[in-house]
Amino acid sequence: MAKSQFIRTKPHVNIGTMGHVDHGKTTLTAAITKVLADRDPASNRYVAFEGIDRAPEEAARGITITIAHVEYETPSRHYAHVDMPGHADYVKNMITGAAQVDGAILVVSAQDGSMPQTREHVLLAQRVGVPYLVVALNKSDMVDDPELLDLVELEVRELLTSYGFPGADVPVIRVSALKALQGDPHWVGSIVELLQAVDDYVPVPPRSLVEPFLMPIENVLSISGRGTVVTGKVERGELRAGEPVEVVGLGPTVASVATGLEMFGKVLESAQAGDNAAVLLRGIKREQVQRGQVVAAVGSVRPHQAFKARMYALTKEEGGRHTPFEANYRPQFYFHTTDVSGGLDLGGRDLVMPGDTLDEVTVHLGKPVALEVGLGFAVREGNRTVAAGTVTALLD
Ligand SMILES: Nc1nc2c(ncn2[C@@H]2O[C@H](COP(=O)(O)OP(=O)(O)OP(=O)(O)O)[C@@H](O)[C@H]2O)c(=O)[nH]1
Ligand SMILES: [Mg+2]
Repeated sequence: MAKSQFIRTKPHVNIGTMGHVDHGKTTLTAAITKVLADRDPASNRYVAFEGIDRAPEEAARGITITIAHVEYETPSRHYAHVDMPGHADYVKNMITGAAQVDGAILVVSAQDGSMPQTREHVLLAQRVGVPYLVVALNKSDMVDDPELLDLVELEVRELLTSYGFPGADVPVIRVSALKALQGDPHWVGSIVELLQAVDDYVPVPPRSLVEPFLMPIENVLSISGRGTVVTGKVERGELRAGEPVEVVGLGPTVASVATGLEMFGKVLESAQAGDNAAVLLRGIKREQVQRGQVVAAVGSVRPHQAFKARMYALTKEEGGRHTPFEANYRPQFYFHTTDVSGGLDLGGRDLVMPGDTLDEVTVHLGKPVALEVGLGFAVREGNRTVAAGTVTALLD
């Protein structure tokens, strides 16, 4: 079956839903696709609740792509939307930028108000640099007293302000995802209003198309009869079908050609910064590439094992350690989309407390990784993110 072309008529923006467990993130995601599919069926497809948490294998139809993303279009934009898991496993991808969003919808139940995880997610948004938040005051159908809604709204605005967001200006929209999903016209209108607020409030970020192409690999798929496909979010630059690329990191650099490009199952003429893309690599075997490598413009980035960095140790409240780091610390370093073990030289200090910022540490990695000055990384222990850092100098 011939695949349709992805026509780039509207700016592309990456957003997600975040918020406390059970406040209605997944229901809201489903409701958004439903409302838009009803209004503009030519550009939108309803994704039911059950379809949103689908397994990667199911999502990987054709040379299609990443997990838990849905796409939709408002009159002015094309969105990729991820129902953001709050768990630590996802947080590391946010720190490295591999799962970076341009804005997020913070879902707060009007019934319960802001809860511990609401605070955690706002803090996280601030730490990993989610630049814009819009609040969906969900389950508003369950609250009859308008003064109570005002109170919850005020509380959320204060929370946002306390974490450095412009709490007074952030749009707070009273919605009911469940009622909208059931077709209640008033609440369908609330979703339209929410989407309008996202369109208006979250700007299209500047996308650098002139910088050399770089896409961290999130998934590798083998498509019978076609070859090996890698998927991920394009961090920068632009790649046209037929252009040569290199797969860099974790082993010898592999040269290839990107013979096919897709986004959401549609053929792309070029993959651009911000896209969630699938890249078909010519002459590459499934075993030759892996998650954590990057697909890059030829000669633009090299693997490195030693570097200097600036590092911030997360506090206990931020999910970090309860106790100090000591000299000869050997944690895991999470770059792009994978963990690599390494040694951390604390730069003469023998103790680092949670909450400390270190201007210069030195890291020696067990395996080479595609590194550049300015790259963000997470430091992990077990499955916990305990620090966030930025590469400041390459040493090899
Ligand atoms: N009354 C009412 N119930 C809602 C609304 N939105 C969601 N719910 C219900 O709230 C429950 C939780 O909704 P989910 O969408 O699963 O919440 P979630 O935030 O995705 O939950 P987790 O993924 O477990 O964190 C479900 O029973 C929904 O039907 C709403 O607007 N009004
Ligand atoms: Mg959910």
